[in-house]
Amino acid sequence: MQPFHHPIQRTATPATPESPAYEKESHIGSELATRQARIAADDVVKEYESKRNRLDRGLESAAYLLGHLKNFNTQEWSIRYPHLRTPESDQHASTSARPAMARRTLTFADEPLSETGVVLNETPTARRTVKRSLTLAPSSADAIAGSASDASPLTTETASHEDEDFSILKLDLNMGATRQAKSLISHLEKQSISALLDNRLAASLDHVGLLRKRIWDTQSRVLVSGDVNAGKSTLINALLRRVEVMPTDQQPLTTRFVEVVSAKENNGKEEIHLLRNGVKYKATDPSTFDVQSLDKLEDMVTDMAADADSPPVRVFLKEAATDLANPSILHNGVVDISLIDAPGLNRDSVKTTANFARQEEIDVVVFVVSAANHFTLSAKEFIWQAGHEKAHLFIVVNRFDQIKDKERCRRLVLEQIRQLSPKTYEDAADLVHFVDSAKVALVGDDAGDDLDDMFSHLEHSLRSFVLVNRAKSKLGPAHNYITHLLADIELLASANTLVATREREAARAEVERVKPVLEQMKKGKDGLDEKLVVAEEETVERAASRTKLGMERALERVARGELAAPAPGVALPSYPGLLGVWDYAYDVKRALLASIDFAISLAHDDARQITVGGVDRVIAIADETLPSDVEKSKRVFNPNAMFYARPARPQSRRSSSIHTAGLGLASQSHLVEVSIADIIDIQHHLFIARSQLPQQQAPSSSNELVPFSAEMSGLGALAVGALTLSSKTIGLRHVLDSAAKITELASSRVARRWAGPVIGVVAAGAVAYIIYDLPRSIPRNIGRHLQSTLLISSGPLGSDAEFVPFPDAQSTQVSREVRKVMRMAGADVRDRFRGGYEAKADVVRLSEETEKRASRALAMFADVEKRVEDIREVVGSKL
Ligand SMILES: Nc1nc2c(ncn2[C@@H]2O[C@H](COP(=O)(O)OP(=O)(O)OP(=O)(O)O)[C@@H](O)[C@H]2O)c(=O)[nH]1
Repeated sequence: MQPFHHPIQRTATPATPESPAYEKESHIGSELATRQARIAADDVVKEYESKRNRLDRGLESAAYLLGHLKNFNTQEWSIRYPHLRTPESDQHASTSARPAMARRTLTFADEPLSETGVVLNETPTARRTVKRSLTLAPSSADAIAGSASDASPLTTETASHEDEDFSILKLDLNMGATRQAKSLISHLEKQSISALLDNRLAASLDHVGLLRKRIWDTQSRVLVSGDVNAGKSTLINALLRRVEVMPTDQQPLTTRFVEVVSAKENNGKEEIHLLRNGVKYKATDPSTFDVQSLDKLEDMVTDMAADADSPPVRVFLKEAATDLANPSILHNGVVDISLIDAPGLNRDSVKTTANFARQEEIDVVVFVVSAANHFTLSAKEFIWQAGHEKAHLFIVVNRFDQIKDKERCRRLVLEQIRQLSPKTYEDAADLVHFVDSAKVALVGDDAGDDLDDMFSHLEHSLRSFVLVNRAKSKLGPAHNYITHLLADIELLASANTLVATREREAARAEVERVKPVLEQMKKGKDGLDEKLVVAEEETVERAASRTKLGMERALERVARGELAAPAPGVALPSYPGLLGVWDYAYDVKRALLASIDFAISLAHDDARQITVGGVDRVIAIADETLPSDVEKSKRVFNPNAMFYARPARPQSRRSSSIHTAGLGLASQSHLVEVSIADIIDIQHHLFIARSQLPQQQAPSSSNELVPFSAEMSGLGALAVGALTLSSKTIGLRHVLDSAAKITELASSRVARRWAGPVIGVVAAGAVAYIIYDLPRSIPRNIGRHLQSTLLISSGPLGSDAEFVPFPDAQSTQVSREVRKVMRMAGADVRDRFRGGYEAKADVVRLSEETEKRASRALAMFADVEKRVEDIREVVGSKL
């Protein structure tokens, strides 16, 4: 970039002392040239203002954008921090092949092992700016969520090559770029990275504010340096149009830095501020300086005790009245210039002055050289040292009036400049001025329109140069910053757009996958309930009815004097004879009770089997209704745990109830006790007799009260067995028929005579038969008693509780137990169904939220990209 934009005078090749155009370009004695220079300077001012205003608008928009991003990052979406790397395979390939479309490997700081192949597009825009964006590389479009596979950047040394990615928003994550440090990144979570980014955005926001202030800062500092006695002070006086305000002399004079500032900055008061070493000067804080009156200026400037390292002096001076044609050098509407008179260069001061000149705040270095002496060694050294930062110098060749052979002098000086500062030489027409400062200085504010053309040209050039340099020193960094910031934001937006797209797609796929299942489950819910209820009812009903039937049959067998069920180790005892009849009855009773207990346990086994079937049915219902990914049941049905009798409380009266788990009848004393009726059941025989009589009169009535009528008629026969003289069952009717015949017989005299002995024989026969039949009748008696006890009274002894027949009690207990299991199995399925449903509903809800958030992020990042483009258009690609 040219340091000084001069639309009229710009030539393709720099003017040299030898060139014919030189006279014209150097503006010596040309009024036209002076006017042109003035116009050019005005253009520079306008251009400067326009650039500054555009930059300010750009910075303002960037600040809004940063604020927006920052809020979005903390409140809506954790912005991911991308790393771009040139794939290893492309590192050696020709980069110039397709510079606008470069393949990169994209990773994120919180997920460094997951790589995505992308293409970094650099698209030129209408305003000749370049828009950066990322798209998925075609070949890896579907390999977004990569794996920590072979080409991991953390596993190979060569792959650790970092590409250009961020400059302003760079997070200090991989300090030193060592692999160890890099591996630390992987430990950082998304949230931590996002928080780091938040800090970075906040810092950038602050910096943008600072830059905005800086570009509006009108203060500009011009250092006037040069050899001893070159005429620096005289030049400053001339620029201020003040006669001898800065002390001048033929002998070396200025011993310290003196900054000349417009008195307007000190409320119009002319005075001196003597700065203090080591204290930061603040014009508004009197404690940071000492005040001296202006008449002390000469003493201070020429103080022999001071040198270039002494604290500087600030002098507030009023400028001579200026007009529009020759605006004040200190105030020209755009910048406020302060002129710094430096001590003359010598071996001691050259280094300090060069350092001073290199300061960032020094916008322009005016180097004053005496036309008579040209560049001394100190001058050369100064230019060489200061030239590192200030490539362009403003050179004033003073005392030109004293030179006779002006051409030769000019030629020699320019030649020296060419060697010392080539950049300055390139713009010699604007940057090198041959003048007579003393003349202007001596005339002071009377100069007016008669001002020396050369000096006028110098002034305009200096003003323009200050502005151009300000553009570089103040606008340049701001422009540079915003350009890089926009590129960073663009990269962030672009990479996060990829992430958001990926998340949105994944969320959509998830919703599409889960929502139909959820709907299906919703529809199937009532059906499931119904099926479970039916399964439970049917299972319970089946188990209960089978138990009841089983128990009834068991009791029927017992009533026949048989074991209720073939219990292992339980058998009816063998008859020990008449003397042991009591013990026999006792043992029979115990055996029958034990067999009932066993029958109960068989019924329980049966109920277990039925329950297993029921539970299987519930499992089948679950399998057909619940989606396959619903959590499997953690419950395992253990049929053996059914009918588990909890240890009864010893004092509990219910413990003696035959309700109690249906077990232990054989150990219940009231049941085991043997009564005489168990041995000879006279009552039963009479009952049979009574029940048979009406049957004789009403043969159609049933014998419901006594089940198993065939057996009962047998029992009846036993009672009157003696009458029939036969052990064969003949039926009660026949017995009574026989009795009638006997009665008829007895009515006759013959019969009466025979009756006594016959009855005696019959009675003896009956007794003999009863005794003979005891081994068979005792089990039947006992069984019958047990049956009737259990059928009629199965309630707890001595309690007023309900009396439930034993089979019903057993069936109730079984149904209760089966229902418990079935309820549990059903509840388990319902729980799993509910859990699965809720989990699916959660997945759908979260996925929908993710989708919405990703959509919002996509809209946001699209907006960010658009705004970046807009800002870029405002500030331009170049300053
Ligand atoms: N004829 C003529 N004399 C000049 C010109 N510029 C400066 N002088 C004289 O040169 C002498 C030195 O000028 P100063 O302005 O004091 O020089 P300086 O560079 O400030 O000197 P130090 O502060 O000592 O470094 C003074 O007597 C000036 O009048 C000029 O352009 N033409």
